[in-house]
Amino acid sequence: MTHPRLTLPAPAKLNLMLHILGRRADGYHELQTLFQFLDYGDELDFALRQDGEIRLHTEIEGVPHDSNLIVKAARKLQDLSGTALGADIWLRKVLPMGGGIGGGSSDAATTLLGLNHLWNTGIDVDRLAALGLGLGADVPVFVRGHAAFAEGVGEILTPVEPEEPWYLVLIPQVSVSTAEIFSDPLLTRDSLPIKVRPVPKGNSRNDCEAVVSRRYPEVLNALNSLKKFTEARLTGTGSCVFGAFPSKAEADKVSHLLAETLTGFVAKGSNISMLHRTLQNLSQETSAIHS
Ligand SMILES: C[C@](O)(CO)[C@H](O)COP(=O)(O)OP(=O)(O)OC[C@H]1O[C@@H](n2ccc(N)nc2=O)[C@H](O)[C@@H]1O
Ligand SMILES: Nc1ncnc2c1ncn2[C@@H]1O[C@H](COP(=O)(O)OP(=O)(O)OP(=O)(O)O)[C@@H](O)[C@H]1O
Repeated sequence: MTHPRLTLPAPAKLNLMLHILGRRADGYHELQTLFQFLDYGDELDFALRQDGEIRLHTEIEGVPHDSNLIVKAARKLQDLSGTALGADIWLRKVLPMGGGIGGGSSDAATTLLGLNHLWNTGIDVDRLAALGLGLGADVPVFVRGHAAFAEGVGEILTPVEPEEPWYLVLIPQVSVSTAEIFSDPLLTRDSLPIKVRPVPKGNSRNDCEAVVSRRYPEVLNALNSLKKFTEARLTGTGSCVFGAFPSKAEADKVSHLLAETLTGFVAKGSNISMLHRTLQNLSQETSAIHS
């Protein structure tokens, strides 16, 4: 018997600001950052397997099957839930890797929520977010699915409601390793803590920008090109940079003007992630069928 596939999005995120407050004994950095989602991302298909196997059918160059965050997330959920079920998984990769827009983390979060639904394990979002943190600092915000001010290493989340503008995201053709940026001796690590409210405006600073711009001239070039039109910021540890616009038309216009030398995409900012909007629709459809 073939099972129906569950198709779910894995949206990108932006860090609208990112301050580094210090370094912990384990080497991880204490941050303050503001996460917002984009209506743009990867897509995953899930189908049940009765034999307990986890099989990802889409290869990502340079990432072995068992190291893929999708496979790791699925196995962690199997262990936690004790289920005997498995899954076939397909990925449509859209998000650039090492782009600072959280592609791998979002794929992992979509896997946790998708398989939790498919396997009917009943594990709550708090436990899924804690499980996700073991896969990466950015996974919990994708599991919770609400724009958030994040503290700690990114896991202490306070939901916030920033404006939802249109963004132009430029993708410099370099992959930035997060670990490499966090280990740079020149990184600013002594920013003073700020209060969650009022929500910091989208155009406040990212403490990684100076180090990333120095190491990657392509990123500096993208920032300078975008700054001719609007405030430009790095997201996460890069490589992507973004600017906010009041309408899609204005973001598209700048995108076209830069298109000869820079690739990118235009997407709406959202405070409820596409993944969570899709899951909400799914549960409404299910309860309509059963009522
Ligand atoms: C910079 C951000 O993108 C902001 O959203 C994230 O904090 C990074 O999250 P991520 O990509 O999920 O990062 P992880 O896979 O957890 O960590 C990669 C590496 O970055 C460094 N790292 C990461 C997060 C953090 N708060 N401090 C760190 O020092 C560590 O060396 C770690 O080994
Ligand atoms: N499903 C996956 N998608 C992308 N990368 C993955 C995946 N699984 C494992 N990886 C590994 O994780 C690394 C980081 O990928 P990712 O796309 O999350 O980077 P990023 O956008 O810089 O993330 P962040 O914003 O969280 O720092 C990749 O270079 C790759 O080696």
